[in-house]
Amino acid sequence: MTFTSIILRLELDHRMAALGDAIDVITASGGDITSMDMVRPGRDKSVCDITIHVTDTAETAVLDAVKLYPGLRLIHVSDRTFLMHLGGKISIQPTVPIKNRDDLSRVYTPGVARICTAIRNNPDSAYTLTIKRNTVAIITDGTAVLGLGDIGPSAALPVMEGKAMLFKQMAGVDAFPICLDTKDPNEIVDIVKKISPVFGGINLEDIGAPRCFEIERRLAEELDIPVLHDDQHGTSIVVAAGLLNALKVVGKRLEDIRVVVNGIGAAGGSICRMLLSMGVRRLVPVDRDGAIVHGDRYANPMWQWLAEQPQVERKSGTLREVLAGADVFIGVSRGGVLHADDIRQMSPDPVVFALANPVPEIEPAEARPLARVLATGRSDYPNQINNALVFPGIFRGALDCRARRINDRMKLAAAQAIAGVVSDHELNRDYIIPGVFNERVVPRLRRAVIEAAIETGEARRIPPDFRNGSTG
Ligand SMILES: NC(=O)C1=CN([C@@H]2O[C@H](COP(=O)(O)OP(=O)(O)OC[C@H]3O[C@@H](n4cnc5c(N)ncnc54)[C@H](O)[C@@H]3O)[C@@H](O)[C@H]2O)C=CC1
Ligand SMILES: CC(=O)C(=O)O
Ligand SMILES: [Mg+2]
Repeated sequence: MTFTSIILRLELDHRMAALGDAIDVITASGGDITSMDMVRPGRDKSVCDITIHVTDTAETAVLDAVKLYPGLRLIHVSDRTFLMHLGGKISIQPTVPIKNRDDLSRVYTPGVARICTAIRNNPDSAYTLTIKRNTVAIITDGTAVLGLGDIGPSAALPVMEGKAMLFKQMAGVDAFPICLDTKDPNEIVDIVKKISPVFGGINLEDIGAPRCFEIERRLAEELDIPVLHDDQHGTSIVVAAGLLNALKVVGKRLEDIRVVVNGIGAAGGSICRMLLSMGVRRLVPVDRDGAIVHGDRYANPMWQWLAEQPQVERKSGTLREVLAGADVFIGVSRGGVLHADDIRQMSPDPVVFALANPVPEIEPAEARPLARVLATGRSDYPNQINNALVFPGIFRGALDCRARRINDRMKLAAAQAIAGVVSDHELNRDYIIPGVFNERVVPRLRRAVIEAAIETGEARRIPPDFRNGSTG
């Protein structure tokens, strides 16, 4: 059951209905009134807005009751979530005002020509003289949007706008959504390369597997700015951070645990890679047709790579079968595929990360009594594992040191930095991962990413707070 907040715009015909009647009808049918505004008072008829808090199940009952009541006319219903998206959620603001002709001749012609010439003579100066230094392109083709699937580029735009807001609010990064009307990997690579002069980094988002692997690999090879597919690496970094802390809660070691990852798409493939690089020795990747088995052959390149890894078990079976005796379940598949009985078969103190959005693999209320540590992608439960914890800070760090790439060391450093935000005395089963608004996350992540970039030779610039041997 989820709550939503809606605004009913009602016309009251005073011959038949007063405001009190509207209030009675709404509350009697399950709506909790949180505010009222008279929009257009009148002698015979009035128009008012009534904001109500209501469960998704009661919403229809409230609307039906209002529609049936004599003297009430429902003009429209606004969902507050929809209202926040009206007109889009971001805009572009100039950094300096143009106050007079003199300013105009500097920001635009003729003065701007000198800046253009300077960049032509020294292409690197684009980093200091244009928006490139601080701007990231958020690229999607709309083929794997949240858990909604292939909903197309226009429908993907609200997610990308939301990411741009988070980039700016959390880390001061200017990010711009670019939703491409093509699914052809060659065309996507080509377009992104052609628009790359404007950007200091490329954040790929919600591009379906397995195409996302090739697109990311080629862009990372062919561009000299960092390219990160967030559903792969943002997710694997935040999952790794959560797992490091969850294992402290249950008192188990990475080398000893048996981990089942369900859903080997963009997120699941990268999580498996990250787990192996961290030292997990027993891994069972599972997709729709059951476990991916060591030694078997697969057309999907990620599955084939996994089947070649010695840590991947030789055991076939359904999710339910392979989950028996596992210490950790990580779901990045789809809602409702995990059941309470499956968790009962896991080892003592099971760790369950049910991360499918918007509906997790199991209802949190059902899993919580059974799992020692439960995490979901949702903000309405403790332990929200969401890649929103990663992308602002990792790009802040990569942009500030002008990293060529975001390599594996930088990713691992990012995971350790996020885990480290939760101190040992704060750590408990309901607090394994810091919240998205925790102000320590972005600075710690930035620092860790820059240090790792410098150590691994990816940094092309030493930020001022790292100069003279200073690490801050
Ligand atoms: N909480 C978070 O931060 C994040 C959550 N996610 C969620 O994870 C899910 C997957 O996302 P992506 O990897 O980007 O999508 P994807 O489409 O690349 O991969 C999904 C994979 O799940 C598999 N799958 C579907 N039904 C399954 C089932 N019943 N059992 C086992 N596997 C099944 C598909 O075959 C596919 O391989 C989505 O629900 C997404 O919202 C993804 C990224 C971040
Ligand atoms: C959070 C995210 O990136 C997803 O669900 O696709
Ligand atoms: Mg995504």
